[in-house]
Amino acid sequence: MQQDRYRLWPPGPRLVGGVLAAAGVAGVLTVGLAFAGGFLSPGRLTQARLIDTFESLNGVHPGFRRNHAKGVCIAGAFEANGAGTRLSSASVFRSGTTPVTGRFAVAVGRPFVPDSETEVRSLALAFHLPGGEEWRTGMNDIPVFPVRTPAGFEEQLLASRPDPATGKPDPAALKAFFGAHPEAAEAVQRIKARPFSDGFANASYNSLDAFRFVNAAGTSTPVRWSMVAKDPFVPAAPRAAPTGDDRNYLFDALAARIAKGPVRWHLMVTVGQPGDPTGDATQPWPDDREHVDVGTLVIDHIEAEGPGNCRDVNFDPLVLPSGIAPSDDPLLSARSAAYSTSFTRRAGEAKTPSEVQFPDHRSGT
Ligand code: HEM
Repeated sequence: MQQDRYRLWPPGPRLVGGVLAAAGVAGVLTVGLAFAGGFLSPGRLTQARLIDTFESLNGVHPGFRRNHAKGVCIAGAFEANGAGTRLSSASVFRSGTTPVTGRFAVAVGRPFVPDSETEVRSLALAFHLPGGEEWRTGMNDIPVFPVRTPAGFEEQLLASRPDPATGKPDPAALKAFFGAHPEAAEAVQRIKARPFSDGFANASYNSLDAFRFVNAAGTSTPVRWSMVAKDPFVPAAPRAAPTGDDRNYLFDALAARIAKGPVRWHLMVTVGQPGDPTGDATQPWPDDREHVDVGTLVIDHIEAEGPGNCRDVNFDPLVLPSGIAPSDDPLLSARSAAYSTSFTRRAGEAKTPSEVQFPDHRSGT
């Protein structure tokens, strides 16, 4: 029974081919959407320019993602309880189990960064639905995104660039950025105030972008979703500079946790009401919105990035199954386009092993 759940991991040649093909399809869709959004118009910000900006800030690390560069591959399953079917016709929400592969990462563009220098963690997932459908989602452990638009994101990256003289961002550049983007100043306050857990396993991860769930009757509902940790929250302790052995303490702790037994998250869907912003990821929705627990994510396998596993997947947020649709959030098409460019560049480059290496950890073995 357990073995069945892992037929997708490690993926065979068919799955790898499928994943690459899907990435290609996503790329084509992405370009269409990007055109529709004006993202590729001459004189405007392009996905290539955004990825160039990441490279100019972090250096080029061949073979690695241009952001969220340090990560590990995971696998497990999603156990749906059926409660999501009233909102979405996607088969993943029908009572039953869907195989899942994914990736935990830190949101930095340098693949050899010590974990102690990172502040945002991410969980990316691909739900492998029957009939070859997939739902890919990338979530961060912050409550809102700091910027509303791709142009704002580029401005934030440039304003946060460390000054070579001080090693810190230029305060004047930051002040100018936040002056021009009061929504970002407010969002950063929310991000800084969030409870910050001591590891990947007891962190909760949020879609931040809004989407639309469409049910069997054709009713479309604005939603956001979160993976809410079942492991008890333990606040992160302040950390000293890494000594060498503990550069990967977050990833090592995750592997040790999974070796002890499966790690679980509740998939909570937040149901938007008319007037809730769907095109602005800097804005939280009111706390009293309905939260529907639609099932449990169970992760019980972890392995280092390598050929054919999550290393070679593009967790494009617009790879969606029937029953889940994009919202009007301008970040979505920009993400899709930028991830495609990052994926295309890294796919064509020689690979260096990830900093994070450990023996195969599968719970119960
Ligand atoms: C315009 C805004 C954004 C840009 C330009 C951007 C850029 C990137 C890039 C270049 C990557 C690496 C992609 C790859 O090579 O596979 C990435 C990864 C990621 N981003 Fe974004 N991002 C944006 C907004 C967001 C938002 C709003 C979220 C919300 C949760 C997010 C979550 C993630 C996650 C979870 C990953 C890691 C996926 C993985 O593990 O493969 N990003 N981002």
